[in-house]
Amino acid sequence: MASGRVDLDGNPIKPITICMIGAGGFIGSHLCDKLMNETPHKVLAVDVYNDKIKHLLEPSGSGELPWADRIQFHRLNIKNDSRLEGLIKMADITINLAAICTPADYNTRPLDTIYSNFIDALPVVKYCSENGKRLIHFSTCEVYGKTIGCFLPKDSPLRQDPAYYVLKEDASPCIFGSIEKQRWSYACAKQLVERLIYAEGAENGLEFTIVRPFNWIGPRMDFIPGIDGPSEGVPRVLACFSNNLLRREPLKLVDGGQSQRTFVYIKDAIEAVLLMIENPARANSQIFNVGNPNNEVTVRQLAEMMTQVYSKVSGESSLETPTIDVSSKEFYGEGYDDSDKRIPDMTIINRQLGWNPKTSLWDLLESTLTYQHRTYAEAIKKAISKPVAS
Ligand SMILES: NC(=O)c1ccc[n+]([C@@H]2O[C@H](COP(=O)([O-])OP(=O)(O)OC[C@H]3O[C@@H](n4cnc5c(N)ncnc54)[C@H](O)[C@@H]3O)[C@@H](O)[C@H]2O)c1
Ligand SMILES: O=c1ccn([C@@H]2O[C@H](COP(=O)(O)OP(=O)(O)O[C@H]3OC[C@@H](O)[C@H](O)[C@H]3O)[C@@H](O)[C@H]2O)c(=O)[nH]1
Repeated sequence: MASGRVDLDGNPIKPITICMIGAGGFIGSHLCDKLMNETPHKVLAVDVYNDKIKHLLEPSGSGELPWADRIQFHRLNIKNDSRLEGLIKMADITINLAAICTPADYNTRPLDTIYSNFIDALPVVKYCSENGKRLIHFSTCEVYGKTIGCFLPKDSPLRQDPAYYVLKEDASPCIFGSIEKQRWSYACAKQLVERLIYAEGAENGLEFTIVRPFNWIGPRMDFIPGIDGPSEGVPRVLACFSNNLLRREPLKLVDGGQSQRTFVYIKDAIEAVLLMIENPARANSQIFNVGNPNNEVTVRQLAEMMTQVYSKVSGESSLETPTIDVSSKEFYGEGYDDSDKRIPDMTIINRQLGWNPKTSLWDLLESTLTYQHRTYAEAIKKAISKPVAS
């Protein structure tokens, strides 16, 4: 397994210790799986929750898990815990995933969003810089905001020109809406942390990599309202649509579902992160788009495809009216705005790490919805059949 592993330049990979902040979330749980199953590295897993990595921490039967001495869970809130610096010092590299990152929060809890994505990231950057530790920081594709193309007249032929919509790390501008469009509180906070990290690199020699995920999706993403999350909660689109399908409700298309996204399978994306961890000379001082430009759909097309795939994996027929339109104000409240289109340019990650995504949208939805059905269908049936308390 671990022995004989080499990096992209043919050098042997030495086992390292990773301080992973936000390890209990969607991306963190898949990264922990990969590191435990396929590498010799140690993980100091930091989070306030650990439900999504329980299978790595506690054996389900008798006997020890094979990686028991390579993963430790530290339940702490990085907002206010003095143990953080010690953990960063103990590790060779820190990966920061912690964030509020669900759009329903950006306009309704803008202060929490800004504090989580900007203020809470500051000590992590500072401790890495002061202690000479490498940092992989998770930013977002939302730092690009809207495309230049969306400001062109609707019938302009330039809208078809990739120069007006493909998002490039070292060339595209960051275009956000006005301040009262509080949707952009998240993107703006993330952008400022990127600038801070970049400046720490330039002025103080911080070794950093910034990751801009483009809609990574797969099992364990967010929560299903009323089952493993609050009934009134609004998760990201994969979980919203999964919840609708599981409950046999129409999928809600915000403002007609015209926005476009590219979706990448979490397992493909995690391979890119592992390449960054194990190839510091190629990944340091880089900002990487990580997405799948071949998997572009409108949200409406995503809804249609998920409906078809869910019918196949569950054996249930689709509803006669599978989708309904809803205004963004009704769905998200005042201050919502949207990214129109998100196609990542892949030149830099290709050149530095030789990484390419592999999984088609259909295939990734098939494995993800199989998981959603297996994990939640029974619990939803029970919840629906329970009489509502008066
Ligand atoms: N999933 C995507 O497609 C995507 C896209 C763009 C950016 N990102 C970024 O990637 C990172 C991880 O995203 P995710 O999808 O895994 O989200 P997630 O919400 O599943 O995971 C974030 C984790 O951080 C933890 N956390 C938050 N605040 C904390 C605190 N103060 N102290 C300790 N732990 C804390 C949460 O408990 C959670 O487990 C985030 O920074 C997000 O902005 C993700
Ligand atoms: O039920 C729903 C949920 C969402 N949507 C729409 O689906 C699209 C995608 O919504 P998501 O909830 O996945 O979130 P977005 O892609 O807008 O943002 C995400 O992008 C990258 C990360 O930084 C974050 O994880 C998040 O901000 C949006 O246009 C949204 O309006 C629906 O039409 N119906």
